[in-house]
Amino acid sequence: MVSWVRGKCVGKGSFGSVNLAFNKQTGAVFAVKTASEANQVQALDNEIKILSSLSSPFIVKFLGDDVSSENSRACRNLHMEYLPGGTVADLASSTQRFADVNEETVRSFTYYFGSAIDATCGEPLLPRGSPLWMAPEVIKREYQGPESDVWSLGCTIIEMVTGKPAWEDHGVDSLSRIGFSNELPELPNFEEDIDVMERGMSSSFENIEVAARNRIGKLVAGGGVNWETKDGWVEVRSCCGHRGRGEEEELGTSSVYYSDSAWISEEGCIKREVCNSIGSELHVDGSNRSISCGICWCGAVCSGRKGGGGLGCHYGSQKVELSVEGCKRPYVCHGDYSGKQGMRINMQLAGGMKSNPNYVARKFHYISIVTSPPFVCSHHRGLCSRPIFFVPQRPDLD
Ligand SMILES: Nc1ncnc2c1ncn2[C@@H]1O[C@H](COP(=O)(O)OP(=O)(O)OP(=O)(O)O)[C@@H](O)[C@H]1O
Repeated sequence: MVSWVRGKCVGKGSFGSVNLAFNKQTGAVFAVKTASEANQVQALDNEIKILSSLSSPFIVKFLGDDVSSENSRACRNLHMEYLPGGTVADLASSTQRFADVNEETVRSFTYYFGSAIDATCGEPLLPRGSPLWMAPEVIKREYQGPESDVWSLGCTIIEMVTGKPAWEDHGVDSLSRIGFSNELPELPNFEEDIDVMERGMSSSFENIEVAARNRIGKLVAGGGVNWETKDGWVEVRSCCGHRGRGEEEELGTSSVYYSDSAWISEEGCIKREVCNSIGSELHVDGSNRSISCGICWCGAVCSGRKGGGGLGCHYGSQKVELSVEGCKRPYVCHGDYSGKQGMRINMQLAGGMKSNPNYVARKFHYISIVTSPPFVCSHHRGLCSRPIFFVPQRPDLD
């Protein structure tokens, strides 16, 4: 039997939680899904049965299962391949709809889902699933067939495009809505997105890179960024201060946030874990056209443009500028999107920065966010009317 150690929790599902795990003999990392309540154990047993019978490059690999005793509880464990890239839902919720999760991305994920569903054909499964993704006939316990999978796939596609589940979770009410009314999930308004794209927004990385390069060139030649407000920009957050980690301080009209893990990797991107930790601190959500977070949005860039030369930004209807001030050469990435809304992100690195941000890891001094019009910040559950600053610290990188 594999001897292993449980690591940090990486997610929770409707039954059980998922942790990182380390094989004590080999040091290999894997994911372990654990359940301890009786009904959850039954569901996990079923998942173990199904997963162990499948072999497909499109389905997470089954590595084994066992029972452990933890804190005087018996835990049922499913060992599986660890997938560090996050879920599609993470991708969708950390990006502007139809910008990073664009049609091409949606299409390719849909292809993978289809291939995965294909691999599960053969043995008829008991009617089951995650409730909000279940087809009406499955909820009514009438029937579960390939058509029901198509419904669930449709819900997943809506979620990919909008970043939100197709149905809001109101417990039993949602189930009766899905199963017993004729209501359909709201379909994303693709026309509007296409319209926005046609008005000068391009989702191609090439265009973004060219725009960013031009912008940087201008800034270098021009000796700095002009952050003075123009064109109806509204500064919703400003000011700065210092405090302990994880604390929030009200400084007059300002909020200051601290975190210990925001830093630029060698690739010039902000790492995904960082995005997550920061994302929980500041989750900016501009009336559904949002950028998840001043930093979080870079996570998507990382995954799309690994090593792609810096802090790219490509957000659909948002104008995004990212500037590193207080360094010899301010680094600005301009998303080149001029939609209805605008956003400006101003990042300052402590202690300056080399001209090429790609090879040096530095801590951020602060990040301020300026938008036009102001966007909604779910951290405060309301419109951001006050300035926000991050002061992420990572002393070991200094
Ligand atoms: N193999 C894995 N590698 C990395 N993270 C994982 C892995 N499996 C699950 N996770 C993380 O754990 C979360 C919970 O996974 P889990 O399979 O328990 O539930 P789910 O499929 O997301 O939801 P539900 O149980 O409602 O169907 C996922 O959303 C994901 O973030």
